[in-house]
Amino acid sequence: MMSIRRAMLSGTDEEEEVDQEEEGVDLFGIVEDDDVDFARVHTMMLRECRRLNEGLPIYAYRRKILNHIFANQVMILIGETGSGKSTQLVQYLADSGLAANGSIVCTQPRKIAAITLARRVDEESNGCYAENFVSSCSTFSCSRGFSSKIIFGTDSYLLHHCMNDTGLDGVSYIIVDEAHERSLNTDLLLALIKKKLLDRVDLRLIIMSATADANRLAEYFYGCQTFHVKGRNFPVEIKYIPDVSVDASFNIVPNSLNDACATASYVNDVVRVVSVIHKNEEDGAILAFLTSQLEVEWACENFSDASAVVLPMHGKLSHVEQSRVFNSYPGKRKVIFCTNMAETSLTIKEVKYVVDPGLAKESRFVPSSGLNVLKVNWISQSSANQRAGRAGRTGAGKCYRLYSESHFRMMEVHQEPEIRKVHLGTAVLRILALGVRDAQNFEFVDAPNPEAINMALKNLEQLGAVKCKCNLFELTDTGRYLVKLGIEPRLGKIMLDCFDSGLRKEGVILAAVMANSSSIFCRVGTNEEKHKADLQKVRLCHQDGDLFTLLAVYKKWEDGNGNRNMWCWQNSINAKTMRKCQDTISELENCLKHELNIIIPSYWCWNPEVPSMHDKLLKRIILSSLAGNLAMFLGHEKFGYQVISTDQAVNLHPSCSLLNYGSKPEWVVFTEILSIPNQYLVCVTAVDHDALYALHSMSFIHQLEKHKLQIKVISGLGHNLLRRFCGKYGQNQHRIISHLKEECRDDRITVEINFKNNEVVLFATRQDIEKVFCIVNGALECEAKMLRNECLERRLFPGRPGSSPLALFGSGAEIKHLELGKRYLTVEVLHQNAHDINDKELIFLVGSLIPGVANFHKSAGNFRIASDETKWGKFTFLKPEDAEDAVLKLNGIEFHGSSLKVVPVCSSDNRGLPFPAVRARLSWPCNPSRGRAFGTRLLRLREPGS
Ligand SMILES: Nc1ncnc2c1ncn2[C@@H]1O[C@H](COP(=O)(O)OP(=O)(O)OP(=O)(O)O)[C@@H](O)[C@H]1O
Repeated sequence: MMSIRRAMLSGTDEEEEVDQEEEGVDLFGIVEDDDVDFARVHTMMLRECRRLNEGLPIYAYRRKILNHIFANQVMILIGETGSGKSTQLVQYLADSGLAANGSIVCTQPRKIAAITLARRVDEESNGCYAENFVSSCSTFSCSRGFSSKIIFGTDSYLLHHCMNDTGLDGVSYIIVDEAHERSLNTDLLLALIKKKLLDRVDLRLIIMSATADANRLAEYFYGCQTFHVKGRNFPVEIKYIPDVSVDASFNIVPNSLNDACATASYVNDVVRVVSVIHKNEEDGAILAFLTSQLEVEWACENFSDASAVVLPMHGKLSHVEQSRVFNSYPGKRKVIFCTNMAETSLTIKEVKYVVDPGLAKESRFVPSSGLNVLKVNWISQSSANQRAGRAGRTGAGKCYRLYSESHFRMMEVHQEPEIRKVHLGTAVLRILALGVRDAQNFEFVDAPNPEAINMALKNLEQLGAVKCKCNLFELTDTGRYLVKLGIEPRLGKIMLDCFDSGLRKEGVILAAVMANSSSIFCRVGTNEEKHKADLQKVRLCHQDGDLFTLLAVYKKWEDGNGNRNMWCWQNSINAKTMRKCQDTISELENCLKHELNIIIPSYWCWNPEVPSMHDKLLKRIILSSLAGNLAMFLGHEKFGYQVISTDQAVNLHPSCSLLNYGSKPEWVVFTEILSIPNQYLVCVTAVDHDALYALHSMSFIHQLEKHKLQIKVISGLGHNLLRRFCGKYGQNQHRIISHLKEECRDDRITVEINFKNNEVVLFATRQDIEKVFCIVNGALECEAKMLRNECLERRLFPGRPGSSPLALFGSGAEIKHLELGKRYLTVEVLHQNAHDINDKELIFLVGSLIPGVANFHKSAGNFRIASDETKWGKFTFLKPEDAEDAVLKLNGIEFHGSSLKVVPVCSSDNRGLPFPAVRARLSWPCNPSRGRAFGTRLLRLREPGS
């Protein structure tokens, strides 16, 4: 038997290494007196030959790795992408017999990776092990034991298992792969295993990655050793193209895509680069990274070439659809547009070219707001290297980075742990379920912000999932159910509440559409196509908001007896997302059946077409699940809604169903705040008042309503008065608004002028509205008075100044004063800071000293002409005596730090009257005993004397 082992070892790179010192662990745990299965030994030898041929870098380190893990409980294994960590190590452990007493569980961040790795290992070791030796497990099936020797599962799978079987019975090796992603599940798992290692000295942990922060992890595991596997199989050439649009080699593709995808130019750039690679580079598949499902679908639709097969790859596809990227398409180049779900673990055989725009969309929890915000962000160097690592797995490859090398160097080295980015509700629930009552002090690899943990606990308390006793938290029954469901607490709570109200089917569907809400409606393509999609959506919108709309859409899709895809196409609905919802629903149904013994019926209770008490019930349920995301309409479109938890004012997203009904419910709940970069409430549902009162006390609601803006309308105002109130370019209006804001210390106060309805609309809180009304009304009355008194000074005939009488016309062209002499009616006011002084104060000053002000006119101010700098403007008076008085009284008066200068102005206006004829009444003194004589004549205005 030893000879077989020697034969298998001979010819490997390790031949020389088989010395006394190194030998340690047996590479092949074949016991000499076993009944030897020679067929199996033969396949093992063949596999060994293949290993030798392939020469994966990890092969040369096999014995050292095994010896190391035999002697140490924890090991960190860092090796280049494609060096063989995921596929080989499990086999080495199984071959050596080190894991004889239990299973080897290798966790992956995603299901597709777990499934493909299990398949690959099964293929490689075909015939070497017993049947069912290698398997993969998915996320939701958590209560089964470990029936295979090598198990690939998601980290969430193992976490669920840990919760049911805290002793991790039946497991002897745990490999946490792709640890650089530092997903929440990975971190929780690591924390849990760390505790387990103390109780189970036989348990071994290997943490693997190509790009993880090994120091951080080593520090967490009591300074454990890091093992480096050097070298890679095939080189990957990195090309930096910081500006695709100016790079000559990429300008050969017409930039016709720009209009269609104006919002995200990088999508356009990625498609262009893919086109150029396809045209110029030799055979090999192309893997191009984008940030969302919609972008991937847009790219797939916009890249067309008969010699290529274009495939999408994103998390919303079913497993079968995702698997298409692994198929071969002879004679055609495979072009895959993917999200960052294809960034790690995957080996897609033919991929030779990778296109990386350096961006990824991520949901980030903002502790100050308590909300998750979706944003496109720069990736880390670690992610960029993982992306590059998808090329060069079965041959040399190239990675096109659509950013500069210096930019790459400026990127964060490692990914930020998910625990620092997302809402912690799920994490906290899981920690509590693990029996840790003091969640704030849980030993995370990177402890999250304590404020965020408190926020999560508060949220869970609001959902009724946890209760606090002496500062320690524990799960309620709802909480325990939520843990079993393993989905976001809010979604789980919606389901549970729906079940309690007899709306079982509606609950599951609501949770599924809520989880996929962002991509159910398609709104892509040209502006015309987007407009068409908007019109189609109107017919589907429900008056109570987006979640009702989504529920109704799913019902219509499910009811549709004909072609569902055609229905989706006709209604701009994303057929793939609908199928994904269906998958989620069957997964949830499965889980409910196994975990909570709940069977979901096939019939609906709710009908979107027939209003019923179910609408009210659903609204109440949605409110109780999203109670932390409550918002109140502020009373004005401009300010939208006030988010109660943060006080920030945010508008409804333009896609919101409520907008199609022109309704702005006083209270709403939303699922998320989208930041693009303006902030919008997304997936909004109306809230009923009685449901709100059931959740919050009356006094709390009233307190909040004090912040709401009230509306008061001042109507029946003339057009001219409104124009004066508004002022040139709205200057007067702006001035009064800033005055009101200052006076009431509320930045939201506003005043709108509605010329169509002849009204002024005031917006202020209940507390301030009367004050605002008084100030605005006062200003209007002042303007009205000025308007009534307003006079226009004109010469009766065109001609030289002084050669024609000067008339002061009042309203209705009534002549208020006819100046036949040479006296003046207008004065000019000059001041050192003419354009900074308070106009209203000056007008008030002049009005108080000289009663007969007929008009004033503020000069537009031409600051480039020095002489204009001091000119404030002109005042015209009803009588020449008043004008003279103004010169006498105002000249030299101290005003705003400088003295006023007032000079008479002889009207030089030579334009004459703005109308062609005037009716004049002439009266003159006659014989006193015979009274007066009157005559009326229509005068045509001509040159004097004519
Ligand atoms: N499905 C597959 N088809 C063909 N070759 C594969 C497949 N899976 C793995 N390989 C080969 O095995 C090599 C090692 O893959 P493995 O996944 O073990 O590497 P890894 O070090 O874990 O990489 P990563 O860090 O990127 O996950 C690949 O480079 C590739 O040559």
